[in-house]
Amino acid sequence: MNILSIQSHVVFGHAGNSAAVFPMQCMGANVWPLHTVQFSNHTQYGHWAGMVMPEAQISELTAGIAQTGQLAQCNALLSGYIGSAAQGEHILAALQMLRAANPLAIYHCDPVMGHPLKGCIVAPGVAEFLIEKAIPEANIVSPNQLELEMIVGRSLSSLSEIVVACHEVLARGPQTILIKHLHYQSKDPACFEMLALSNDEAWLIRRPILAFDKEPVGVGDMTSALFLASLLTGKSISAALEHTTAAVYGVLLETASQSRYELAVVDARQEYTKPSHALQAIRLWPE
Ligand SMILES: Nc1ncnc2c1ncn2[C@@H]1O[C@H](COP(=O)(O)OP(=O)(O)O)[C@@H](O)[C@H]1O
Ligand SMILES: Cc1ncc(COP(=O)(O)O)c(C=O)c1O
Ligand SMILES: [Mg+2]
Repeated sequence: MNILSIQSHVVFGHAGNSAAVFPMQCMGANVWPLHTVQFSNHTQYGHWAGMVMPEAQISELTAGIAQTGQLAQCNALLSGYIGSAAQGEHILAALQMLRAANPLAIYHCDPVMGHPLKGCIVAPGVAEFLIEKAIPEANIVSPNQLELEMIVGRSLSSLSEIVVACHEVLARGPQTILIKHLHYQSKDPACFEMLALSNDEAWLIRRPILAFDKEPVGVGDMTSALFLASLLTGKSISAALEHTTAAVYGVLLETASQSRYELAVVDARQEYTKPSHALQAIRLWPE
């Protein structure tokens, strides 16, 4: 299993590739990390040092791998936090090279968008790029509910409205969608919920909400990474959802027990292969 992972890198702490690479490696994936930005720390500290990588690096480095003849071995491209809209075009160029080398390779797009409610800061134009260009090319997409609302252009207040919106996204091209964080009106506030759908099935899963002084960042990046690695190892959508939820919950429990703000990515390493809690997905459809 080889995964080209195009996301942010933070030197200190965990977000983007710094939250995604190690968990995927623990699940047995050879990860090829390609960094869109190199920042001192994630943007929710409000200040950071570092730079957005020159956009052409993305296609140049991918072309370099193609020249070695190894790109054909790559099973998937995972994209996450993008540093500039211009980088988007180079991610699509990298995807074209990958699909030319391996027509079976899949593209998992985690459409990381900035949002005032989340405090995550993303460059202008990135959301438009993701909605108009990246999502139609993707096989798997993993927005949170806010991002789903930005994709379909309206707010969503019930689970049934969210399911309808997910099917609209599937109609644009992707075969699988994971909603990494739900916050519709009638949701049980004691539970964190996620939803996974294809055209044939829909699954909901819950984990208990943990108390944090400040919500850890990078949870979504780790979630997308584990979901992709689970699917690539042959798990069904429901089994991938269950494994991902249990593993991330284990990491969050460890993080909470240490009263840390940054995810306990390394200390909780056993969770990626043998999660300490078993969580079961609920089948929504077919009933
Ligand atoms: N079990 C949990 N208890 C408390 N907070 C959680 C739990 N699971 C996830 N979170 C928090 O929920 C948020 C993840 O949702 P969100 O930020 O909307 O998605 P994403 O990380 O994909 O952008 C993170 O801030 C994370 O710390
Ligand atoms: C550099 C960087 N990468 C990725 C993310 C995405 O993190 P999350 O998984 O919480 O959406 C953030 C959020 O602030 C970030 O600052
Ligand atoms: Mg996110």
